[in-house]
Amino acid sequence: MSRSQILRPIKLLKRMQQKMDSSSLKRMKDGESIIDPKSTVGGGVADVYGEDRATEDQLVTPWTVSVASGYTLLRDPHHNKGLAFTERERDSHYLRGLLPTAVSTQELQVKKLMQSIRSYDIPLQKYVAMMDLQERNERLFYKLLIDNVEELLPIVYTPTVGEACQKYGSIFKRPQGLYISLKEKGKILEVLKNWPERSIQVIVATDGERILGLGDLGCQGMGIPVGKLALYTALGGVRPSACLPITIDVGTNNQKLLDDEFYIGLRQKRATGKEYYDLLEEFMSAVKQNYGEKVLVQFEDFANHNAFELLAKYRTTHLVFNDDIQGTASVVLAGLVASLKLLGGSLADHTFLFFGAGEAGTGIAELIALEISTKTNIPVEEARKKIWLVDSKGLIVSSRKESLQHFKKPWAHEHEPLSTLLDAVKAIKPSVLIGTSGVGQTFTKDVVEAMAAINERPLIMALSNPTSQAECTAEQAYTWTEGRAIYSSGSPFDPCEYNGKSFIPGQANNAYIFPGLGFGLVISGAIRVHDEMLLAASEALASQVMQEHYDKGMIYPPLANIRKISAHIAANVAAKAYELGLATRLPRPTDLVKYAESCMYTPNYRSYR
Ligand SMILES: NC(=O)C1=CN([C@@H]2O[C@H](COP(=O)(O)OP(=O)(O)OC[C@H]3O[C@@H](n4cnc5c(N)ncnc54)[C@H](OP(=O)(O)O)[C@@H]3O)[C@@H](O)[C@H]2O)C=CC1
Ligand SMILES: CC(=O)C(=O)O
Ligand SMILES: [Mg+2]
Repeated sequence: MSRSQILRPIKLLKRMQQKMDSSSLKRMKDGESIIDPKSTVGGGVADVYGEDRATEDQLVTPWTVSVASGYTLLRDPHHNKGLAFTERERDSHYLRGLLPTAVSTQELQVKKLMQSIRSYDIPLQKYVAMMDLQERNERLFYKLLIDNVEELLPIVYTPTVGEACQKYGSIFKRPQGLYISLKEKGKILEVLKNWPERSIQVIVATDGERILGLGDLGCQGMGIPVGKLALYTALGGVRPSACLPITIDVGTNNQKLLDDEFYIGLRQKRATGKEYYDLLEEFMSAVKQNYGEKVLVQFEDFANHNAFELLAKYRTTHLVFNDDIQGTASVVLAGLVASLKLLGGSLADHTFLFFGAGEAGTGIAELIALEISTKTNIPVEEARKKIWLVDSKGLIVSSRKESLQHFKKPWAHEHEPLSTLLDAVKAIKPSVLIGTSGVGQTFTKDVVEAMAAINERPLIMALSNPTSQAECTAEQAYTWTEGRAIYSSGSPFDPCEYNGKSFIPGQANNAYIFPGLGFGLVISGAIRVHDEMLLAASEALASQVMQEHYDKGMIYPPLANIRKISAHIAANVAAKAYELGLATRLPRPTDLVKYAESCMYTPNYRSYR
C-alpha cells in the first residue's frame, strides 16, 4: 500500500466522523483497519454496520467501517471470512459466484482446519499451514490458535518456529514484518511509514544473532518476532493490527547462510561497534517519532554482547524490555515461588545453580535476588550469595572476576575454581538447577542423580530451546530421580509415566509472561518498564497455580487458561504502573482485571450487516 493510499482512509475517517459517536470512532482508530474503497477491484464498496463484543457477554456500541468487497474482500485477511459469509453478506458485498454455495460457521471452519492440520505428520507442514491461514483469514487463524492453544503453540512457537527460522528462506512467501537493514540507514523513518498499519502498540524486534539455542540465523530470525506477536494477540489480547514484527538486518556471521545462494538477508558479516549502535539509535528514535512514546519495543534474541547494552541504553528513555533477560526471569521466578508449596521454605532457604550465565541465566538470577531482598529486607548483594552460575569455563568464582563480562561479575563468589557442572553440583549442593546454556543433553545422568542424592525433591529446569537444546528431557529427569524431580522445560514435553505414575512437566517459557506484561503496559499507557512490574507479573502468574495443579506436581498453570492468566498479569502490571506514576491512561479503571478482559481482542467474526 502506498503512502497516498494510507492517507485516503484518513480522509474517509473524517467523513465517517459525522456518522459515528465518539466511542465507536475511537474504537475504529484504535482497532479497525480501514480499506481504501477506491482500491477495490471486482466489486463495489459498502459501508458495513456491525456490532462487536468486547467480552463474550458485553455488547458494545455498534461500529461502522468501510471494507472492500467482492474479490478484494476475499483476498483481505483482516476481513475475509471465507465460507462463513452469510447469504446477506454475499449479496451486499458482491460475493455471489465467488464462493461455493455452502455457508459455514466459524466453528465448523475451525473443525475442518484442525482436521486438516492434524493430518500432517511433519510439524513444519503444520507451521506452513498456520502461516498460510494467517495470511488468508486472520480471525480464523487466531480463533484456531486460541481454541487449541496447547496443541498449536508448539507449532507457531517453540520448537517448530526454530526449524521454520532455519528454513525461513524457502518458506518465505510474503512479508510478515518489516526488514530494516544497513541499506536503510538514514531512511528508517520512511521504512516504518511503509508498514500499512498506523497505530502500532507492540513491536518485537530481533537482529537474529541468537535465535533460541540455534545461534546466528541472520535475517531468517524473522520467524521469532512473527511468532511472538502471534502470541501477543492469541495469549495476551493485543489487536493483530497493533503488532509489528521487525528484523534488523546487520548481516550474519553464519557462513552457511552467507554461502547459500538463496539466503534472503544482507550478505555480509555482522556490523559491529559504532555502525551497529548508530543503526539501532536511528531505529529507536524513528520508532518513537512515528508511534509516540507509548509504543512497546520488545528486544528478542539479540546476542548477549549487545542485549544488555541496548536494554541499559533504552530502558530510561523508551518503553522497552528484553524478553530473554526480563520476561524469562519473571516466568522462572513465578515457577520457583509456586514450587515452594511443594518444597517448603522460602526462596531465601534455597540454593540455586545455573548452567549458562548469559541473558537468561543472569537475568533470572538477578530477579530472584531482587525478590529475596524485597521479601526479607536483606541487601541484594547478600541475596546473590545463594545463587551460583556456571559458564563455558566452569563455575564463576571471584578469582575469574577480572576477565568476566560485566553481567557475570555480581555472581563471582569466593570459591575454588571448578570446571564441570557435576563438580559444581557436588560442591554447591543446590536445591534448584536451572539450564540456560543453549546446549542440549548437558544435564547428564550423573548430574541429575547428584541432584537427587542431595534433595528429596530436586527442582530441575531445562530452559534451553528448542527441544533439541533442552539440557535434559522430562522423561530423563523423572527416571533419573526415580520420580522425585519437579521438572519444567522451555519447550514442551508430553506427560510421562514412571513406575505407573503420571507426571505433567511444566513449560517454563516467557510466553506465559510477555503477552500479559505487554498488554498491561498497553492498557495503562505505561511509558517505562520497571523491575517491579516484572515482579508483579511473576506474582500474578504464581497466583494462578491452584491446589489441583500442585496435586499433579505442576508449578505452572495449564496454558489452556492463558487468556485468563494474561488478564491477571496485565492487571497486576497495570496496577504497578499506576502505583509508580508511569501510567498515562487516566482515570485508572477500578477493576483492572475486568478492564483487561474487556479490552482483549476476540477473534470471533463480526457480522457485516
Ligand atoms: N525458556 C525460556 O523462556 C527461555 C529460554 N532461553 C534459552 O536459553 C538459552 C540461552 O539463552 P541466552 O541466555 O540468551 O544465551 P547467552 O548466549 O546469553 O548465554 C548462554 C550461556 O551459556 C553458556 N554456555 C554455552 N555453552 C556452554 C557449555 N557447553 N557449558 C557451559 N556453559 C555454556 C555461555 O557461556 P559463556 O558465557 O562462557 O559463553 C553463556 O554463559 C537458549 O537456548 C534460549 O533458547 C532464553 C530465553 C527464554
Ligand atoms: C523463549 C525464548 O525467548 C528463547 O528461547 O529465546
Ligand atoms: Mg527469546
